[in-house]
Amino acid sequence: MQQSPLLWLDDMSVRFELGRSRGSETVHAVTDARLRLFPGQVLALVGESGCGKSVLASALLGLLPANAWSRGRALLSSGTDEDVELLAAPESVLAREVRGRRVGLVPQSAATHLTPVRTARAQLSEAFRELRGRADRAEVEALARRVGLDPDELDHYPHELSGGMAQRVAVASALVAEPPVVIADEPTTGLDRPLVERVTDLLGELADRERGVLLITHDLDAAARVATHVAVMYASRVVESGPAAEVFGEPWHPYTKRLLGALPEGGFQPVPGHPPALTELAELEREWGCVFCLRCPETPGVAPCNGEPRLVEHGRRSVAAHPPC
Ligand SMILES: Nc1ncnc2c1ncn2[C@@H]1O[C@H](COP(=O)(O)OP(=O)(O)OP(=O)(O)O)[C@@H](O)[C@H]1O
Ligand code: NI
Repeated sequence: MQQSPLLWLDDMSVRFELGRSRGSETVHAVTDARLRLFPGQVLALVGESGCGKSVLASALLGLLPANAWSRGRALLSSGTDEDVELLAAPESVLAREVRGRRVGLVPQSAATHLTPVRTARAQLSEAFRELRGRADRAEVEALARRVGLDPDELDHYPHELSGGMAQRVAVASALVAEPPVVIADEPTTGLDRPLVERVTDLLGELADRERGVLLITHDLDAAARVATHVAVMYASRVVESGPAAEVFGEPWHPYTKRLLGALPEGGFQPVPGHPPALTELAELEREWGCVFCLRCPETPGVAPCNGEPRLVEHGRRSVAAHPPC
Protein backbone atom coordinates (compact mmCIF):
# COMPACT_ATOMS: atom_id res chain seq x y z
CA MET A 1 0.00 0.00 0.00
CA GLN A 2 1.21 3.45 -0.96
CA GLN A 3 2.38 5.47 1.99
CA SER A 4 0.79 8.86 1.38
CA PRO A 5 -2.93 9.32 1.96
CA LEU A 6 -5.29 10.43 -0.80
CA LEU A 7 -7.29 12.41 1.68
CA TRP A 8 -5.95 13.83 4.88
CA LEU A 9 -8.25 15.56 7.36
CA ASP A 10 -6.82 17.38 10.34
CA ASP A 11 -8.89 19.09 13.02
CA MET A 12 -11.63 19.77 10.52
CA SER A 13 -14.71 21.45 11.96
CA VAL A 14 -17.93 22.66 10.40
CA ARG A 15 -20.38 25.03 12.07
CA PHE A 16 -23.76 26.35 10.99
CA GLU A 17 -24.86 29.74 12.25
CA LEU A 18 -28.59 29.83 12.80
CA GLY A 19 -30.08 33.30 12.37
CA ARG A 20 -31.38 35.73 14.95
CA SER A 21 -34.84 34.22 14.85
CA ARG A 22 -33.25 31.16 16.48
CA GLY A 23 -31.32 33.22 19.03
CA SER A 24 -28.06 33.08 17.02
CA GLU A 25 -27.27 29.48 17.85
CA THR A 26 -24.32 27.58 16.45
CA VAL A 27 -24.71 24.01 15.22
CA HIS A 28 -21.57 21.97 15.80
CA ALA A 29 -21.95 19.61 12.84
CA VAL A 30 -18.34 18.37 12.59
CA THR A 31 -15.72 18.87 15.31
CA ASP A 32 -11.96 18.34 14.99
CA ALA A 33 -12.29 15.46 12.52
CA ARG A 34 -9.04 13.61 11.92
CA LEU A 35 -9.16 11.02 9.15
CA ARG A 36 -6.83 9.49 6.57
CA LEU A 37 -7.88 7.69 3.42
CA PHE A 38 -5.19 5.65 1.69
CA PRO A 39 -5.37 3.92 -1.69
CA GLY A 40 -6.90 0.47 -1.35
CA GLN A 41 -8.94 1.42 1.68
CA VAL A 42 -12.69 1.42 2.10
CA LEU A 43 -13.14 3.77 5.02
CA ALA A 44 -16.62 3.48 6.49
CA LEU A 45 -17.83 6.57 8.32
CA VAL A 46 -20.61 5.32 10.56
CA GLY A 47 -22.89 6.80 13.20
CA GLU A 48 -26.50 7.55 13.96
CA SER A 49 -28.60 9.88 11.86
CA GLY A 50 -27.69 13.54 12.34
CA CYS A 51 -24.18 13.04 13.74
CA GLY A 52 -22.56 15.01 10.90
CA LYS A 53 -21.52 12.42 8.31
CA SER A 54 -23.12 14.09 5.29
CA VAL A 55 -21.97 17.54 6.36
CA LEU A 56 -18.40 16.25 6.47
CA ALA A 57 -18.74 14.98 2.89
CA SER A 58 -20.38 18.21 1.70
CA ALA A 59 -17.56 20.25 3.21
CA LEU A 60 -14.96 18.17 1.33
CA LEU A 61 -16.77 18.81 -1.94
CA GLY A 62 -17.31 22.51 -1.31
CA LEU A 63 -21.06 22.03 -1.14
CA LEU A 64 -21.84 23.66 2.19
CA PRO A 65 -24.67 26.21 2.33
CA ALA A 66 -23.98 29.90 2.92
CA ASN A 67 -24.65 29.80 6.67
CA ALA A 68 -21.82 27.30 7.20
CA TRP A 69 -18.14 27.82 7.90
CA SER A 70 -15.31 25.38 8.29
CA ARG A 71 -11.83 25.37 9.76
CA GLY A 72 -8.96 22.94 9.91
CA ARG A 73 -7.42 21.08 7.00
CA ALA A 74 -8.63 18.64 4.37
CA LEU A 75 -5.87 17.88 1.91
CA LEU A 76 -6.61 16.06 -1.33
CA SER A 77 -3.32 14.59 -2.38
CA SER A 78 -4.19 12.21 -5.13
CA GLY A 79 -2.39 11.13 -8.24
CA THR A 80 0.07 13.33 -10.05
CA ASP A 81 -2.03 16.48 -9.72
CA GLU A 82 -1.18 19.25 -7.32
CA ASP A 83 -2.48 18.94 -3.79
CA VAL A 84 -5.69 20.81 -3.08
CA GLU A 85 -6.63 22.15 0.32
CA LEU A 86 -10.34 21.44 -0.02
CA LEU A 87 -11.58 23.75 2.73
CA ALA A 88 -9.71 26.74 1.32
CA ALA A 89 -9.94 26.11 -2.42
CA PRO A 90 -12.01 28.54 -4.50
CA GLU A 91 -15.24 27.26 -5.99
CA SER A 92 -13.71 27.43 -9.50
CA VAL A 93 -11.04 24.88 -8.52
CA LEU A 94 -13.52 22.62 -6.77
CA ALA A 95 -15.88 22.68 -9.74
CA ARG A 96 -13.19 22.33 -12.44
CA GLU A 97 -10.71 19.98 -10.82
CA VAL A 98 -12.20 18.27 -7.82
CA ARG A 99 -15.86 17.31 -8.10
CA GLY A 100 -16.27 14.41 -10.51
CA ARG A 101 -12.64 14.47 -11.58
CA ARG A 102 -10.59 13.78 -8.49
CA VAL A 103 -13.46 12.97 -6.15
CA GLY A 104 -16.40 10.98 -7.49
CA LEU A 105 -19.64 11.22 -5.58
CA VAL A 106 -22.18 8.41 -5.35
CA PRO A 107 -25.31 10.10 -4.04
CA GLN A 108 -27.83 8.80 -1.56
CA SER A 109 -30.41 8.04 -4.16
CA ALA A 110 -29.86 7.84 -7.89
CA ALA A 111 -33.19 9.61 -8.28
CA THR A 112 -31.57 12.82 -7.07
CA HIS A 113 -28.79 12.35 -9.59
CA LEU A 114 -30.47 11.18 -12.78
CA THR A 115 -32.66 13.40 -14.95
CA PRO A 116 -36.03 11.68 -15.41
CA VAL A 117 -36.47 12.64 -19.09
CA ARG A 118 -33.22 11.24 -20.45
CA THR A 119 -31.98 7.68 -20.78
CA ALA A 120 -29.18 6.38 -18.61
CA ARG A 121 -27.02 6.16 -21.75
CA ALA A 122 -27.61 9.83 -22.61
CA GLN A 123 -26.67 10.91 -19.10
CA LEU A 124 -23.62 8.72 -18.85
CA SER A 125 -22.48 9.84 -22.31
CA GLU A 126 -22.87 13.45 -21.28
CA ALA A 127 -20.70 12.83 -18.23
CA PHE A 128 -18.07 11.29 -20.54
CA ARG A 129 -18.16 14.33 -22.83
CA GLU A 130 -17.88 16.71 -19.92
CA LEU A 131 -15.15 14.90 -18.02
CA ARG A 132 -13.22 13.12 -20.79
CA GLY A 133 -13.94 15.29 -23.79
CA ARG A 134 -15.73 12.60 -25.79
CA ALA A 135 -18.24 9.79 -25.37
CA ASP A 136 -17.12 6.68 -27.15
CA ARG A 137 -19.97 4.14 -27.24
CA ALA A 138 -17.67 1.22 -26.50
CA GLU A 139 -16.13 3.03 -23.52
CA VAL A 140 -19.52 3.94 -22.10
CA GLU A 141 -20.66 0.33 -22.41
CA ALA A 142 -17.44 -1.01 -20.93
CA LEU A 143 -17.99 1.15 -17.86
CA ALA A 144 -21.60 -0.07 -17.64
CA ARG A 145 -20.40 -3.68 -17.68
CA ARG A 146 -17.84 -2.90 -15.03
CA VAL A 147 -20.58 -1.89 -12.59
CA GLY A 148 -22.70 -4.92 -13.49
CA LEU A 149 -25.11 -3.30 -15.97
CA ASP A 150 -26.08 -4.88 -19.27
CA PRO A 151 -25.42 -2.20 -21.94
CA ASP A 152 -29.02 -2.67 -23.16
CA GLU A 153 -30.19 -1.40 -19.79
CA LEU A 154 -28.57 1.94 -20.57
CA ASP A 155 -31.38 2.67 -23.03
CA HIS A 156 -33.91 2.81 -20.22
CA TYR A 157 -35.23 5.95 -18.61
CA PRO A 158 -34.56 6.26 -14.88
CA HIS A 159 -38.14 5.28 -13.93
CA GLU A 160 -37.71 2.06 -15.91
CA LEU A 161 -34.67 1.05 -13.88
CA SER A 162 -34.91 -0.82 -10.60
CA GLY A 163 -33.42 0.95 -7.58
CA GLY A 164 -30.36 -1.29 -7.76
CA MET A 165 -29.78 -0.62 -11.45
CA ALA A 166 -30.27 3.11 -11.02
CA GLN A 167 -27.69 3.05 -8.25
CA ARG A 168 -25.28 1.21 -10.57
CA VAL A 169 -25.74 4.00 -13.11
CA ALA A 170 -24.90 6.46 -10.34
CA VAL A 171 -21.77 4.46 -9.48
CA ALA A 172 -20.79 4.42 -13.16
CA SER A 173 -21.30 8.20 -13.34
CA ALA A 174 -19.00 8.65 -10.37
CA LEU A 175 -16.31 6.59 -12.12
CA VAL A 176 -16.28 8.31 -15.52
CA ALA A 177 -13.13 10.32 -14.79
CA GLU A 178 -11.54 7.46 -12.79
CA PRO A 179 -11.30 9.63 -9.68
CA PRO A 180 -8.77 8.47 -7.05
CA VAL A 181 -11.31 9.16 -4.30
CA VAL A 182 -14.92 8.00 -4.32
CA ILE A 183 -17.32 9.28 -1.68
CA ALA A 184 -20.59 7.38 -1.33
CA ASP A 185 -23.13 8.98 1.02
CA GLU A 186 -25.76 6.47 2.14
CA PRO A 187 -25.60 4.80 -1.28
CA THR A 188 -28.04 2.03 -0.41
CA THR A 189 -30.95 4.02 0.99
CA GLY A 190 -34.26 2.49 -0.01
CA LEU A 191 -32.78 -0.72 -1.41
CA ASP A 192 -33.77 -4.12 -0.03
CA ARG A 193 -31.18 -6.30 1.69
CA PRO A 194 -29.84 -8.31 -1.26
CA LEU A 195 -29.43 -5.11 -3.30
CA VAL A 196 -27.84 -3.31 -0.37
CA GLU A 197 -25.27 -6.09 -0.31
CA ARG A 198 -24.63 -6.03 -4.05
CA VAL A 199 -24.25 -2.26 -4.29
CA THR A 200 -22.07 -2.26 -1.17
CA ASP A 201 -19.87 -5.01 -2.59
CA LEU A 202 -19.56 -3.09 -5.85
CA LEU A 203 -18.37 -0.01 -3.95
CA GLY A 204 -15.94 -2.14 -1.99
CA GLU A 205 -14.42 -3.43 -5.24
CA LEU A 206 -13.64 0.12 -6.36
CA ALA A 207 -10.85 0.44 -3.83
CA ASP A 208 -7.64 -0.55 -5.55
CA ARG A 209 -3.99 0.44 -5.82
CA GLU A 210 -4.87 3.94 -6.91
CA ARG A 211 -8.26 4.51 -5.34
CA GLY A 212 -9.81 4.83 -1.89
CA VAL A 213 -13.50 4.83 -1.01
CA LEU A 214 -15.17 6.82 1.76
CA LEU A 215 -18.40 4.99 2.51
CA ILE A 216 -20.82 7.00 4.61
CA THR A 217 -23.55 4.89 6.15
CA HIS A 218 -25.58 4.20 9.23
CA ASP A 219 -25.86 0.60 8.04
CA LEU A 220 -23.24 -1.14 10.17
CA ASP A 221 -23.90 -4.48 8.49
CA ALA A 222 -23.09 -2.99 5.11
CA ALA A 223 -20.03 -1.25 6.53
CA ALA A 224 -18.77 -4.46 8.07
CA ARG A 225 -19.12 -6.24 4.71
CA VAL A 226 -16.61 -4.15 2.81
CA ALA A 227 -14.84 -1.70 5.11
CA THR A 228 -11.12 -2.11 5.58
CA HIS A 229 -11.18 0.80 8.03
CA VAL A 230 -13.86 2.43 10.08
CA ALA A 231 -14.45 5.78 11.76
CA VAL A 232 -17.29 6.00 14.26
CA MET A 233 -18.92 9.40 14.59
CA TYR A 234 -21.00 10.60 17.51
CA ALA A 235 -22.44 14.09 18.00
CA SER A 236 -20.12 15.73 15.45
CA ARG A 237 -16.95 13.96 16.59
CA VAL A 238 -15.07 10.91 15.40
CA VAL A 239 -14.88 8.97 18.66
CA GLU A 240 -13.04 5.89 17.39
CA SER A 241 -11.22 4.86 14.23
CA GLY A 242 -8.93 2.13 12.99
CA PRO A 243 -8.79 -1.09 10.98
CA ALA A 244 -12.34 -2.42 10.63
CA ALA A 245 -11.60 -5.93 11.88
CA GLU A 246 -10.00 -4.56 15.05
CA VAL A 247 -12.64 -1.93 15.78
CA PHE A 248 -15.55 -4.26 15.08
CA GLY A 249 -13.80 -7.15 16.79
CA GLU A 250 -12.88 -5.30 19.96
CA PRO A 251 -14.45 -1.85 20.21
CA TRP A 252 -12.82 0.48 22.72
CA HIS A 253 -15.32 3.32 22.87
CA PRO A 254 -18.59 2.58 24.71
CA TYR A 255 -20.53 4.20 21.85
CA THR A 256 -18.98 1.82 19.31
CA LYS A 257 -19.76 -1.05 21.67
CA ARG A 258 -23.36 0.11 21.95
CA LEU A 259 -23.73 0.57 18.20
CA LEU A 260 -22.47 -2.93 17.58
CA GLY A 261 -24.80 -4.17 20.29
CA ALA A 262 -27.69 -2.79 18.23
CA LEU A 263 -26.88 -5.15 15.36
CA PRO A 264 -28.99 -8.31 14.96
CA GLU A 265 -26.21 -10.54 16.24
CA GLY A 266 -25.84 -8.15 19.17
CA GLY A 267 -29.43 -8.90 20.09
CA PHE A 268 -31.11 -5.73 18.72
CA GLN A 269 -30.33 -3.55 21.70
CA PRO A 270 -30.79 0.01 20.52
CA VAL A 271 -28.48 2.59 22.03
CA PRO A 272 -30.61 3.97 24.89
CA GLY A 273 -31.33 7.70 24.97
CA HIS A 274 -30.75 10.29 22.28
CA PRO A 275 -27.69 12.14 21.04
CA PRO A 276 -27.36 15.67 22.44
CA ALA A 277 -28.52 18.72 20.47
CA LEU A 278 -25.68 19.85 18.24
CA THR A 279 -26.25 23.44 19.40
CA GLU A 280 -25.33 22.48 22.96
CA LEU A 281 -22.10 20.58 22.42
CA ALA A 282 -19.75 23.34 23.48
CA GLU A 283 -21.48 23.65 26.83
CA LEU A 284 -21.66 19.88 27.27
CA GLU A 285 -17.97 19.47 26.59
CA ARG A 286 -17.11 22.25 29.04
CA GLU A 287 -19.14 20.52 31.71
CA TRP A 288 -18.42 16.84 31.02
CA GLY A 289 -15.43 16.72 28.70
CA CYS A 290 -16.88 13.83 26.75
CA VAL A 291 -20.15 14.40 24.87
CA PHE A 292 -21.16 10.75 25.20
CA CYS A 293 -21.06 10.83 29.02
CA LEU A 294 -24.73 11.67 29.40
CA ARG A 295 -25.61 8.52 27.52
CA CYS A 296 -22.80 6.38 28.78
CA PRO A 297 -23.65 3.85 31.43
CA GLU A 298 -20.81 1.88 32.95
CA THR A 299 -19.94 -0.54 30.17
CA PRO A 300 -18.20 -3.71 31.26
CA GLY A 301 -14.81 -4.11 29.63
CA VAL A 302 -14.54 -0.41 28.73
CA ALA A 303 -12.12 1.89 30.45
CA PRO A 304 -13.74 4.71 32.44
CA CYS A 305 -14.08 8.05 30.68
CA ASN A 306 -11.13 10.39 31.03
CA GLY A 307 -13.14 13.35 29.73
CA GLU A 308 -10.87 13.93 26.72
CA PRO A 309 -13.10 14.44 23.67
CA ARG A 310 -10.21 14.52 21.18
CA LEU A 311 -9.06 11.39 19.38
CA VAL A 312 -5.84 9.96 20.75
CA GLU A 313 -3.72 7.55 18.70
CA HIS A 314 -2.80 4.16 20.10
CA GLY A 315 -0.83 2.38 17.39
CA ARG A 316 -3.04 1.90 14.34
CA ARG A 317 -6.19 2.84 16.22
CA SER A 318 -7.51 6.04 17.72
CA VAL A 319 -10.10 6.58 20.41
CA ALA A 320 -11.48 9.49 22.39
CA ALA A 321 -12.05 9.56 26.14
CA HIS A 322 -11.64 5.81 26.68
CA PRO A 323 -8.05 4.65 26.21
CA PRO A 324 -7.63 0.91 25.84
CA CYS A 325 -7.34 -0.94 29.14
N1 LIG B 1 -27.91 24.03 6.44
C1 LIG B 1 -27.92 23.65 7.71
N2 LIG B 1 -28.16 24.54 8.70
C2 LIG B 1 -28.16 24.15 9.98
N3 LIG B 1 -27.93 22.88 10.40
C3 LIG B 1 -27.68 21.96 9.46
C4 LIG B 1 -27.66 22.28 8.07
N4 LIG B 1 -27.38 21.15 7.38
C5 LIG B 1 -27.23 20.17 8.29
N5 LIG B 1 -27.40 20.65 9.54
C6 LIG B 1 -27.30 19.89 10.78
O1 LIG B 1 -26.06 19.24 10.86
C7 LIG B 1 -26.21 18.03 11.57
C8 LIG B 1 -25.53 16.90 10.85
O2 LIG B 1 -26.29 16.56 9.69
P1 LIG B 1 -25.84 15.42 8.67
O3 LIG B 1 -26.76 15.48 7.51
O4 LIG B 1 -24.39 15.53 8.40
O5 LIG B 1 -26.11 14.10 9.48
P2 LIG B 1 -25.81 12.61 9.04
O6 LIG B 1 -24.89 12.03 10.04
O7 LIG B 1 -25.39 12.58 7.63
O8 LIG B 1 -27.24 11.93 9.22
P3 LIG B 1 -28.08 11.01 8.22
O9 LIG B 1 -27.61 9.63 8.47
O10 LIG B 1 -29.47 11.25 8.66
O11 LIG B 1 -27.81 11.49 6.82
C9 LIG B 1 -27.70 17.80 11.74
O12 LIG B 1 -28.04 18.07 13.07
C10 LIG B 1 -28.33 18.79 10.82
O13 LIG B 1 -29.55 19.25 11.33
NI1 NI C 1 -26.21 11.88 6.02
